[in-house]
Amino acid sequence: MNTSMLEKELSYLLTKMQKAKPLVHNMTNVVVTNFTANGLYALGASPVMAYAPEEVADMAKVAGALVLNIGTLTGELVDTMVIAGLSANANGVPVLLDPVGAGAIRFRTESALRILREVKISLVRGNAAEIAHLVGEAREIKGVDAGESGSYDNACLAVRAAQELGTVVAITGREDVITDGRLCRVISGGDALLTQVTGTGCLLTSVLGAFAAVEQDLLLAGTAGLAFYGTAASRAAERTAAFGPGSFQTAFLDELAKLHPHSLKGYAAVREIQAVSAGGLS
Ligand SMILES: Nc1ncnc2c1ncn2[C@@H]1O[C@H](COP(=O)(O)OP(=O)(O)OP(=O)(O)O)[C@@H](O)[C@H]1O
Ligand SMILES: Cc1ncsc1CCO
Ligand SMILES: [Mg+2]
Repeated sequence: MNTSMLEKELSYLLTKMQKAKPLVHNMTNVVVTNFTANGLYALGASPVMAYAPEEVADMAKVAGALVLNIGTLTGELVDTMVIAGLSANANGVPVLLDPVGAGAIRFRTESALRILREVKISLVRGNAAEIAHLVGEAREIKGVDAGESGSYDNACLAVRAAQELGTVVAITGREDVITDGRLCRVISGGDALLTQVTGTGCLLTSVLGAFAAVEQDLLLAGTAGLAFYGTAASRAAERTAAFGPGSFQTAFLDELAKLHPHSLKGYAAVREIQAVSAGGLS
């Protein structure tokens, strides 16, 4: 797709999402719960957090998307995520997975892989180390943070992961990549200040959920989410970089709320790469 056509489609999706105000059911971690709810409100979506085994199937059924985030998991919570995921699957609701800390601790890797086995996941979003560990590749990870890696390596890894896991995969970092295993997009924009505020990856997965609620092409929905998220971050950084992460966090929420169809101009660049074979890009 040529760049201006793609930009039009992404802009249209923002409007569609803002009009629909989709309900996003988050089963997320205790660190980022409030930030995630506020970020989704700012974007124009409607957040709900629900965890009780007695209610998750009903909540997932009426949501526009379900987001499973294993940031502060327990064995019982993973059982409940599977209940919610199966209900979403049975009702045509897209399910997104954020495999927080996969690779850092075996229980996290195994829990993420269990969810991927038992629930049909539409999109996985993580940092490079988390995604690498899901496909048995070792990359540096400390707690929930990945080491540095280049976007070419990340694109190859994302394609491999999408093919092996059978889902759209987004890997975030200095540049973000997203692929369905055939077509890969690299999205630049955003700002390193995002790495100094906890939960910017977690909120991003929920933002991708809001776009997935209104667009069945998950590669397109994900591209829109990544491009608009990076744009809001760049604009917030322009105003607050001199002050630091506290001011940036507030400004970032404000910029999410100010997004409009023409915001991408001059802030987000998307390039496309065809994946010719597992791990091979052209
Ligand atoms: N070096 C960087 N420069 C600019 N932006 C970055 C950089 N690293 C990450 N980002 C951006 O930060 C956001 C979060 O991505 P990141 O890869 O840090 O997620 P994460 O590790 O899952 O975060 P968390 O666990 O804190 O939620 C994304 O929008 C991404 O584009
Ligand atoms: C810091 C932290 N620890 C578990 S989840 C989380 C939020 C960012 O992933
Ligand atoms: Mg994360």
